[in-house]
Order: sequence, then structure tokens, then C-alpha cells
Amino acid sequence: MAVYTDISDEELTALVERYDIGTLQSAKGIAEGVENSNFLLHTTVSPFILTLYEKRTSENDLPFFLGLMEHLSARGLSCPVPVHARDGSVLQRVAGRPAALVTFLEGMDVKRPRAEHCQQVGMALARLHEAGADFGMTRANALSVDGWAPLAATAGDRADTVAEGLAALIARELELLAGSWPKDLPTGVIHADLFPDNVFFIGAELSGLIDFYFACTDAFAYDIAICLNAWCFEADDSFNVTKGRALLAGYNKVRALEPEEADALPLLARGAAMRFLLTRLVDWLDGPQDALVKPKDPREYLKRLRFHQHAVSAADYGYGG
Ligand SMILES: Nc1ncnc2c1ncn2[C@@H]1O[C@H](COP(=O)(O)OP(=O)(O)O)[C@@H](O)[C@H]1O
Ligand SMILES: N[C@@H](CCOP(=O)(O)O)C(=O)O
Repeated sequence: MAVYTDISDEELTALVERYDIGTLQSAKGIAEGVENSNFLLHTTVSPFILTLYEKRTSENDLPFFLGLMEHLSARGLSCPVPVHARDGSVLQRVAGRPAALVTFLEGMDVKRPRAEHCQQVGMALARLHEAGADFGMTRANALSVDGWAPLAATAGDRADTVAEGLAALIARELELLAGSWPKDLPTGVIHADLFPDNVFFIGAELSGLIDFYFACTDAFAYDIAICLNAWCFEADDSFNVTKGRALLAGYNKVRALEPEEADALPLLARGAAMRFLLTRLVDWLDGPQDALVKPKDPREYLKRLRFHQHAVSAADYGYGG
């Protein structure tokens, strides 16, 4: 589930009245998602998504996320657009939480991505990077290399209850990553969580991207590395190089990778695996005990990390082949 906060009918009606979007016909909590509470609203005009931002999404970051969606959409990227209330505002307060209403994006996520999906994701990611070039705001990536040690410290030796020797492996890995993390790669706005559940397709065509709540300013190639992790591994934990090749070729078709970005891919993919291993590990150990929120398995990312530890060049991900 992802409905942490309930809203009364009166509050919902009052909210909709702040907008010029017709009258409320129905409202229903959305089961998918883990971070925030989402509701599907139908008004006499169209469907909308109402998001109530929960604890992990900082209120200070909301102008960046909402402004970014508006900016990307204006540049032709298909993504939800925040709806302005009659008074011009996009940020509201509902049931005591910061909230925003965004447009509904048609489509569905794919449960078993194929190479053609990966190619389209690569293209969409590159379009996002290009469309974000003239966005006026920046947001540091709190979940980049400097943010990993505190997560590892939170897990501490308890990591070994998840996998034998995990605490020591994380310590070694963090030392290596901190000492060699690239600092001079081309940077800009990145999505930072472009997993299959955040990409919608209608039939075989990509229809849009959602969930910009980890977006930040960081290396473009790191975003590619996140996608290689999220899209190109099989259920048996093997890397599917055909999918990697498709994703990278799709990206390269829209925005050509610089040679130093391609060279950095194995290290960036290793760091990206570490980022998701750590956030999942902390959620696994300390996340809400609500049985309706199923924590994601950190061990998946341990296996991915092991693949990246043995990768020597971008060719291992299908680049240039
Ligand atoms: N703009 C949108 N259009 C259509 N569906 C959406 C939209 N935003 C969110 N959803 C639905 O809500 C679910 C959770 O949204 P998401 O932003 O991924 O939540 P969380 O950040 O809490 O994980 C998505 O899987 C999707 O089903
Ligand atoms: N993609 C992350 C978890 C974040 O979930 P989302 O529903 O906000 O995309 C992971 O897989 O660990």
C-alpha cells in the first residue's frame, strides 16, 4: 500500500474547490508505491493524482520536484504536471501534510521489461537530461557517495543478519567508492529512481515517466548506471547484455555519451548498486512494520553489486557492441 494518511470526504471536497477542475466524483487510495500517500481523484473534468508527502520527502525539496515536472513537461517530456489552484499555488496542505495535485498519466508499468522497453527507457532518460538543461534550480543528491556511510552506520553489524559478511563487504566497498568516485563528469538534472515501476507504456510505446521525488543534480552517467541496475538484470540475477546494449544505444541516440562517461560506467553502476542495497537494507531493518508495505529485498542489489565488481569496461554492459 501507499496510503499512510487518510483524508475525510469534507477535506477532499474542499481541496477540489480550490481548483478549476470541476467537481469531485470519486477518490480512491492507490496501493502501489512506498514513499508517499497517493490518491486517484476523478472530477467531472478528468482524473488527477493527489499526493500527500510523507516524512521522507522533505517539504523544502517540493518546489524543486514540482517545478521540475512543470519544466520538463513544458520541454515536451511526458510526465505528470502539477495543477495550479485558482490562487496560482501548487503546494497545498491536506490532512496536516504538504500535498499537490498532478495530472494523471495514462499507461502501465511493465512487469517483465524486454530489450525494446530498455531502448525506449534509454531514449527517455537522455531526453530528460536534455530537457532539464535549462532548469533554474539545483538539488544536491543526498543519496550519493557522501550519503552512503551514514546509511551503512545505521545498519551497522545488523547487516550480517541479512547476508553473511555483509557489514564487512559494505565497509570495504564504501572505502573503494569514496576513493575513486568520479567528480568531473557532465552533470545536470537526473531522475535518480527510474525503475520499471516509474515508467509507463501504452502497448509497446513508452507513454511517460513518473515519481520525480528523488530527482537531483548529479552526473548524467550515474542516472544511466541506475537504469542499468534497475532494467537489465534477470530474475536469476544475471546481467542481460542485450538489454544493456539496447538501453545504452537508446540513450546514445539522443545524447551521445562522452568517452569519460562510458569509462566510468562500471564504477558508477557499482555505486548505484550500493545506493539501493543500502536504502533497502535500512528499510529492511528499520522500516515500518506495517505488513501492507512490503520492504524490497536488499540481497537483489548485493548480487548486482557482485556483477559490477567484476566488470572492467562499458563493453561489459553492451556499450559499443
Ligand atoms: N501522475 C500519475 N498518473 C498515473 N498514475 C500515477 C501518477 N502518479 C502516481 N501514480 C500511481 O501511483 C503509484 C505510486 O506512485 P509513486 O510516485 O511511484 O509513489 P511513491 O513515490 O510513493 O513510490 C504509481 O505506481 C502509479 O500507479
Ligand atoms: N526504487 C527503489 C525504491 C523506491 O520506490 P518507488 O516506489 O519510490 O519507486 C528500490 O527499488 O529500492
